[in-house]
Amino acid sequence: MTAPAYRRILLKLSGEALMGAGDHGIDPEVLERLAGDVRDLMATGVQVALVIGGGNIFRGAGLAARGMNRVTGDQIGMLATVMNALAMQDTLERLGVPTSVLSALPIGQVCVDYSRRRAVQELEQGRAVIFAAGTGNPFFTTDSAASLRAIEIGAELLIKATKVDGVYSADPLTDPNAIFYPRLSYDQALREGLGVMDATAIVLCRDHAMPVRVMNINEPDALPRLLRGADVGSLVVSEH
Ligand SMILES: Nc1ncnc2c1ncn2[C@@H]1O[C@H](COP(=O)(O)OP(=O)(O)O)[C@@H](O)[C@H]1O
Ligand SMILES: O=c1ccn([C@@H]2O[C@H](COP(=O)(O)OP(=O)(O)O)[C@@H](O)[C@H]2O)c(=O)[nH]1
Repeated sequence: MTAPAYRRILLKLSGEALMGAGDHGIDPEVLERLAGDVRDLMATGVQVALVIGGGNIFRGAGLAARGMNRVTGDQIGMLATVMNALAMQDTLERLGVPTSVLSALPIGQVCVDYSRRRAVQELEQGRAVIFAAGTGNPFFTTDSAASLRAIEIGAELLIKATKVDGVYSADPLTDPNAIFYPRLSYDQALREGLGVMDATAIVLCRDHAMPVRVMNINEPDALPRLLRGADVGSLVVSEH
């Protein structure tokens, strides 16, 4: 087996990645496939931390648009990410992968409170670590949480696994003329207002030189190929 190209990575899964063909919630088959991918990656010796979104259940901005106080909406959104994290933990553990959920919001009877020290210890002990409840603050996203945690734990790469093949000149789901960018700089993403990741998340990665790979979670074998060093999806770095 080829040695993995990375020692420690952070994989960000959007909540919608868990929905499968449905329009909300969690598809257990999809969860099992994703958990199987994580197990296979870990078997190659890579330490895997995960951030899972909550958009398959609740988004604060969507609730606020219908009249709810935004902070309350975001708290509901953060709790949705805890639900997804618990579902992933359960699935990983059924596949034999010991997993810890570390939450930015203290919910001690459900999961462990987040600390960087604890996260790094768990990863070094061979556990998968899932960061739940985003950053713990309203007005942020799980993309920002993924950037923040990746930097905190010293990950070598942040992988944003989503439903498109990478970064384009415009949203490929709405613009058929969107051009694929195999490689681009953080500043280009910001300058062109590319909506694949929010600006806060991109700025954090830029300021701490955290490389970001954007890839399609539904492309078979993409994750293992990427971890073996293949050029999968788009790479966002300082210079391109
Ligand atoms: N320039 C772009 N390149 C790639 N994807 C883009 C771009 N602009 C917007 N997107 C959208 O961003 C989404 C990725 O973000 P993600 O967090 O997974 O989804 P969401 O924000 O809907 O939860 C893609 O599914 C795509 O539709
Ligand atoms: O640090 C954070 C992360 C998330 N959220 C809330 O949790 C929801 C779900 O997260 P996100 O939309 O990032 O999930 P994804 O799009 O990845 O499924 C967001 O809409 C926010 O309401 C938040 O308030 N602070």
